[in-house]
Amino acid sequence: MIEFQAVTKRFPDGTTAVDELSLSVEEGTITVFVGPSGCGKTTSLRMVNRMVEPSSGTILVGGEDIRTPHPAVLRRGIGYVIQQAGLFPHRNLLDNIATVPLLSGWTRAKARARAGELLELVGLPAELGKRYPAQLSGGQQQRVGVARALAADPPVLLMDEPFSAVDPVVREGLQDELLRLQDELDKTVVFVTHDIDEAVRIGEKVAVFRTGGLLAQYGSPADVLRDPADDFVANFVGKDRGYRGLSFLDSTGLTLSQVPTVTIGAPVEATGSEWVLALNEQRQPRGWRSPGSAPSAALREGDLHAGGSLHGHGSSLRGALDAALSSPAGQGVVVDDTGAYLGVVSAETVLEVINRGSAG
Ligand SMILES: Nc1ncnc2c1ncn2[C@@H]1O[C@H](COP(=O)(O)OP(=O)(O)OP(=O)(O)O)[C@@H](O)[C@H]1O
Repeated sequence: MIEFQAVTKRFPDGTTAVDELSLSVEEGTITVFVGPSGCGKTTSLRMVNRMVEPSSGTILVGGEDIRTPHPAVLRRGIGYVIQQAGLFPHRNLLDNIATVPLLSGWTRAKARARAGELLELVGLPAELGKRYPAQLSGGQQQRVGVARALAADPPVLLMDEPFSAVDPVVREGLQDELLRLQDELDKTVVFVTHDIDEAVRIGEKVAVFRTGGLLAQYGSPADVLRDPADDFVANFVGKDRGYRGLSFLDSTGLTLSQVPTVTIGAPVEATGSEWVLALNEQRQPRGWRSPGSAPSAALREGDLHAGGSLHGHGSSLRGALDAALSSPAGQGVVVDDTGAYLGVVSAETVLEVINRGSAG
């Protein structure tokens, strides 16, 4: 879908920002360009919509050389999202989102109606449409930035560090939202970040760049974590890459064990030497009773030890290991889609599955 053929960018001051980049971005995937600062990710991205002209080499989008159409026409087929959203401060959100449709000749009414739909698509209430960018949080502005880029329904979306300026929790929410949107929209997305965690979380393919604008490795996140091409990539992905690689192994093969359970609000006896898991009426875990707890006429949440993370059955082994390691009882609690208790796993059980090489 997007093809870089031996693309080089040399700036007039002699800096080689991108050096002979050859790479194919597959249609309908999220491909992440990742690497340390100054390694040419942004320059590579901006060459796709001709905000930067290559010094040599060819870029094809949908099989067509990007030099063929007029740059303005090319850019209408390519949504572009940047850090801090880059919204026009004096236009309300609907008008911000409607910018490209209006340029493409849509009527104002049609463009605004589309803008309203897009606000909802990115998870914002349509009533916000009359607000101005400064009246939104950073995370909300980023969502509007995505809506604006999607307005003319371009097949390609370029995203340059779109979530870097928001705090980690909001950032994770935005990443989830992008994955959800992508499920629905199937765009060809190129996403630039310097954060390897973000790259492996959202990328179906990851291109790791090294200083000097060289491509160090191009593959699936699992490949890059498990089998780094060289020391540079191994260092860049970090020492805990083995642990992070667990994100790509599913846990359906884990054998669950059972622990004694009690229900919040019900009378409970003293606990013996075991940890006892407390559930609510919907059988959702609420915490643990420690060994040697006194009897009570009605178990209250305040009497419990907070639980560790919960592991959704069948999701990644990383989540299973995290649940086990963060549990006060040393047993990770596994839940179904409704959050109801299914069983527990110990860290040893997870490690056995890892040692067998697969969970399947
Ligand atoms: N207009 C320019 N003139 C000269 N050099 C430039 C220009 N734009 C970028 N560069 C240089 O090209 C190299 C690559 O820059 P680029 O912005 O593509 O890197 P990056 O990987 O996106 O980095 P960052 O994550 O810091 O944005 C850097 O050395 C940068 O200083």
